[in-house]
Amino acid sequence: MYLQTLLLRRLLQSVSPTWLPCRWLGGGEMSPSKLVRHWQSIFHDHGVPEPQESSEILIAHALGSKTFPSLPPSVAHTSVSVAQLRHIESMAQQRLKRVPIQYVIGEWDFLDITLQMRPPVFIPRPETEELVGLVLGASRRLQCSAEPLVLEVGCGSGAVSLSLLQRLPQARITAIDKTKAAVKLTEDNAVSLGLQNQIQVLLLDILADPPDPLLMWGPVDVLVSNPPYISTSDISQLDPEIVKYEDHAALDGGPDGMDVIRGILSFAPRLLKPGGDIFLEVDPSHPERIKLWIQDHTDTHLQYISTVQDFCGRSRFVHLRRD
Ligand SMILES: C[S@@+](CC[C@H](N)C(=O)[O-])C[C@H]1O[C@@H](n2cnc3c(N)ncnc32)[C@H](O)[C@@H]1O
Repeated sequence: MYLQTLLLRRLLQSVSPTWLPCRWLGGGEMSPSKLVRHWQSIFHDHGVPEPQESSEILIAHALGSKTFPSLPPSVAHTSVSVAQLRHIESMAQQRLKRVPIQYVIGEWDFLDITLQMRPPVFIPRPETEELVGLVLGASRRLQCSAEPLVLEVGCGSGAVSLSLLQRLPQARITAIDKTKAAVKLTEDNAVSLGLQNQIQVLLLDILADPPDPLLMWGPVDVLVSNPPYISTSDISQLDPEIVKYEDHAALDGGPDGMDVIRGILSFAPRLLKPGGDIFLEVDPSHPERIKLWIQDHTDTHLQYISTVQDFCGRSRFVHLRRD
């Protein structure tokens, strides 16, 4: 027994003795709920945001569940093994360095799909789930076409395109991104979800590359995008999780946040069928700017249909239509 305790102590010390629960170092038992409290308190003391949520998610993940309340009673009331404890310790160390929880556990749910997450590809945000709902509810073209074609500009992990495909099995989507990491992650997520035959993912910079590959399947019924829309001067004020670990190319929309939006609007008439819809997620200051841009560019034949609020009441989504 003495030797076992000594070996266990050595094993744990090789991980990082500072953070480990004292009772474990003495060979005592550690239940999942005690571990949650242990890491919650360390996260709290080190200024990690939402310490309880972080602690619960890490521990649930290490024990094979998505959430702490959904742990089966047989797991919730059993002591954590040494291997599990080491896994939790190593994930918690990353969280203490402010690595986003989604990168730490390597996956995240978006609507009803689970996506692999890999840094530095953008982590999908809850408001983007509303963008998907808007596209599904407001696009006449999606509702009426037998085989609708969709283009997503800036697919990141594939959250928008893949959740649309889940609900629209008859649709085909071209998803583009300017970073290789995003293109690869969207492809991997499409395969994991069995949706790879309905999507083509292209490495393409909408501001720099010729758009011809986007027309391989012909003009599209719907163009959707939540492009980078934060103004360059605001980037440094974002949380450390975002600034240190997420790709700035996914966030930085230039001096007024509109660089990629203007690029999309300029190309849209060539890419859309007549009557085709554009749905954008934008900064609340952008809807008025987009209205002005359209007034100044009548040759684009774009109509401003509506501004839609997000769940916080901010003007977050813009619906446009090509004449
Ligand atoms: C805010 S993220 C959205 C990602 C994904 N749609 C989501 O909701 O999780 C914006 C994405 O646009 C891509 N992007 C930025 N500039 C681009 C450009 N000029 N052409 C194509 N993609 C671009 C970024 O690499 C990033 O993946």
